[in-house]
Amino acid sequence: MKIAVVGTGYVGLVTGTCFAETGNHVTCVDIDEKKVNKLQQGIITIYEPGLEVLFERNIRQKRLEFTTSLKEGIKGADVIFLALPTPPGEDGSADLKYILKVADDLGSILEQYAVIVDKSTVPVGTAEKVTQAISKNAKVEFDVVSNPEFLREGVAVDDFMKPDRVVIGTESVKAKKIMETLYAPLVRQGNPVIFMDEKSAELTKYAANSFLATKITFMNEIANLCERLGANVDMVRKGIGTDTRIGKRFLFAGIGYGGSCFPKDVQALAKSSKDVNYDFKILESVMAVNTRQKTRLIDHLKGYFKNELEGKTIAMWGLAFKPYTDDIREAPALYNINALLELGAKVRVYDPEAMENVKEVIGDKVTYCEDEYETLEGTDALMIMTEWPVFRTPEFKIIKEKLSSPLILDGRNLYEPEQMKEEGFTYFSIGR
Ligand SMILES: NC(=O)c1ccc[n+]([C@@H]2O[C@H](COP(=O)([O-])OP(=O)(O)OC[C@H]3O[C@@H](n4cnc5c(N)ncnc54)[C@H](O)[C@@H]3O)[C@@H](O)[C@H]2O)c1
Ligand SMILES: O=c1ccn([C@@H]2O[C@H](COP(=O)(O)OP(=O)(O)O[C@H]3O[C@H](CO)[C@@H](O)[C@H](O)[C@H]3O)[C@@H](O)[C@H]2O)c(=O)[nH]1
Repeated sequence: MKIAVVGTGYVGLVTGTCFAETGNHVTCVDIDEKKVNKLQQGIITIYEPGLEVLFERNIRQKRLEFTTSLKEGIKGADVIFLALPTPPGEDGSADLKYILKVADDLGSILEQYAVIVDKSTVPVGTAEKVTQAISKNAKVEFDVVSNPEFLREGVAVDDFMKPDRVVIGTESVKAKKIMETLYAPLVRQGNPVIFMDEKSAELTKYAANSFLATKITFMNEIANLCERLGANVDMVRKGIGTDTRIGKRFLFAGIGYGGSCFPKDVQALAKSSKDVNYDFKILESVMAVNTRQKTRLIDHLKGYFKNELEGKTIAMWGLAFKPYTDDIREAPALYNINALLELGAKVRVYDPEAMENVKEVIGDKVTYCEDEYETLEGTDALMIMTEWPVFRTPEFKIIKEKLSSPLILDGRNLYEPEQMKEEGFTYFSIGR
């Protein structure tokens, strides 16, 4: 099949590369010339484990191409994916300007029937809006399908190639057949494709993300309660996670959820609810709790230093919103850096993949270090923000030698409190 993917970011590049891997001819389109230039030279633009090998193979085998021209990119395409940004607008709703702009443009350049697929996370009713925008100038038939993406960064290739499920919203028999054929190589591995109407598909994506964000937030509340009651959230997690109705995953307490999806999608669903006069109370609480949770460790830090953080230097391990990605969108680390700088502290940071992205956002406000141990030079405390495996079994002796006070604040519960006590640290984690 011939496929076009419009928007070549995290989702677009993974979608394009994976569909090339299953034998399709894919052209990825992006307006970012620098990005497209790099991709055309075979330089991958995101860090995503396992993607590069597929990316290189499919370019070599001429199934994967890149262009800045929408017209050229969609020429002859059977399916056109829209993997464009849907960032929060000022009122929290998903901003559809990128999607609707491309939809407008598509109308006048479509030369043959194509299935236009909303891959982006978009509010209920968007398929209808996209259809209207294309219809204004379209001279050929087309169908608009909602096919939300559920991949997680860091394991995106696996999630894409072996999805728990594929959700496709369409009432067109023709589009359904084409989508079935396209996803067949993934379905053959035993994964269900669930067909439904467009609106239900659009809402499914927001429901999934909001439910998972709620699950994490619930555990963060339990963790906060554990601290007050003297219980251990790790034990509570094991105790409830073994109930198959609850499930073991997404029960890890920490410093709040971040990333490019949960924060914006919970906010957007809350806004959609308001728009139809529905007061979605849980979502409002989830957002409030998560905001508080992100900087919870700062309270312990302030307590330890009796509110005197002016002139203190803090080492920070991890910047990405989660391990195995260089993505720092809504990363709790950034909120903690800002809080520390506001309190007059200095910050020395290390992350295996995300430092370049942080430099672009906050420049030289913090000191960037070569590795985790270099961050500790001349510091008063260590804060852990991301659970990169490299931070899991460090040389505690070195940490203790380098810190002026043996203080570790662990936002990801990497170490055992008992062991930390034996090693002579004052150790704050979440819910233990
Ligand atoms: N990142 C994820 O893990 C993930 C997972 C599932 C769903 N989503 C959803 O997928 C959508 C895309 O997310 P992302 O993380 O890939 O975004 P991204 O910002 O990484 O990529 C979007 C790309 O679109 C390009 N673009 C903008 N306007 C364009 C235009 N007119 N023509 C061509 N290209 C254009 C940008 O230059 C950028 O490269 C969002 O709706 C997001 O919520 C993201
Ligand atoms: O038990 C857990 C699990 C996750 N998190 C945090 O939750 C956030 C999101 O993590 P994760 O879901 O793994 O990453 P994303 O790549 O943001 O993926 C989510 O958002 C994507 C974009 O919509 C969806 O496609 C995915 O299905 C959905 O999991 C991160 O800050 C994690 O640290 C926790 O605090 N505790």
